[in-house]
Amino acid sequence: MDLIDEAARKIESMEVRGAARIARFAAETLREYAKSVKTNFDEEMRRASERLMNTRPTAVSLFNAINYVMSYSGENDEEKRESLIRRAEEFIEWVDTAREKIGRTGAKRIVDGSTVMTHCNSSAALSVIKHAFDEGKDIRVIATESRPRHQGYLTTKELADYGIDVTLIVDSAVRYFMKEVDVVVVGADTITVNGALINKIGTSQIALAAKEARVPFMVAAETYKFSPKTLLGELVVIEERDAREVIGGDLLEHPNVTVRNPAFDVTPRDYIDLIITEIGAIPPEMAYIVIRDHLGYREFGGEEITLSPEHYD
Ligand SMILES: O=P(O)(O)OC[C@H]1O[C@H](OP(=O)(O)O)[C@H](O)[C@@H]1O
Repeated sequence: MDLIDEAARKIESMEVRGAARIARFAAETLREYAKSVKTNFDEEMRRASERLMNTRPTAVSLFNAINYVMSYSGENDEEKRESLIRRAEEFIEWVDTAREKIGRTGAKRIVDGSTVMTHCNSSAALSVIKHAFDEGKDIRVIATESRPRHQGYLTTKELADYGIDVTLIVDSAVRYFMKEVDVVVVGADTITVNGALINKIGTSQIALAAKEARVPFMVAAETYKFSPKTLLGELVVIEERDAREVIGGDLLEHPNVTVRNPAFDVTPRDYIDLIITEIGAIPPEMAYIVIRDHLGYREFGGEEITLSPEHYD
């Protein structure tokens, strides 16, 4: 289990982060682990997948990735191993091709001369922005810092290195700058059955400011970011991380001070104009259809949810 423990640690510490990257990494890790399992394949893989599943609770991409890979079949351990490896590779391809399609579709919504605001560091949202730039559009990006982990610095560097003009702002300056913004594009950790978005803390404030200023708010999200469990009525768990990510020193020790560090927040669907997925640009109201028809859950056997391979293309 060393490989699994090491991978789990990387996800927990956010050395590997971003909903898509986490999902892809989990699929890769399970594939590599499967190659090394000698006996008790089912039991070993089940323990490995549980360890990975418990690393970050909010991003459903991790859950969907693990479920997809673990829906292997076969008569004996060798067949099961082959099936699991095949499914892991299918999932990885899903991740890579979806981002590309999202970029192409989303770019159409960014007109020449636009200022685009983004938050945190989303590979799907950046795919949209980069595609618009590649099409020759003259665009400028306003990127938030995204405290406390400052993923906005990654965004700023990535886009600036790509040749795009980026302005970095503190999170609390979002409303101040909103009047300069033509469109907001963010990623997603999870989309619920009622079309709500769960994304990096601060996203809902940006959506609020965008609505007030009548600036379109777009979400770039692969279909594996939609949550089948919410169809069963389950609520999404919001990960609360260590307070030391926010602040160090005396304040943390003070008996009358509590420091809270939720990593995500919820943006209701009314604030979202469009969700750009690999199957098209859809209104948030269509989340139920995506979960039902495109994640293609089979039977819910108790708590078990299985993504069906026949819906993968
Ligand atoms: O999958 P992609 O689009 O790359 O990222 C989606 C989201 O994942 C990230 O979470 P974290 O930084 O891992 O907590 C951010 O919230 C980002 O918007």
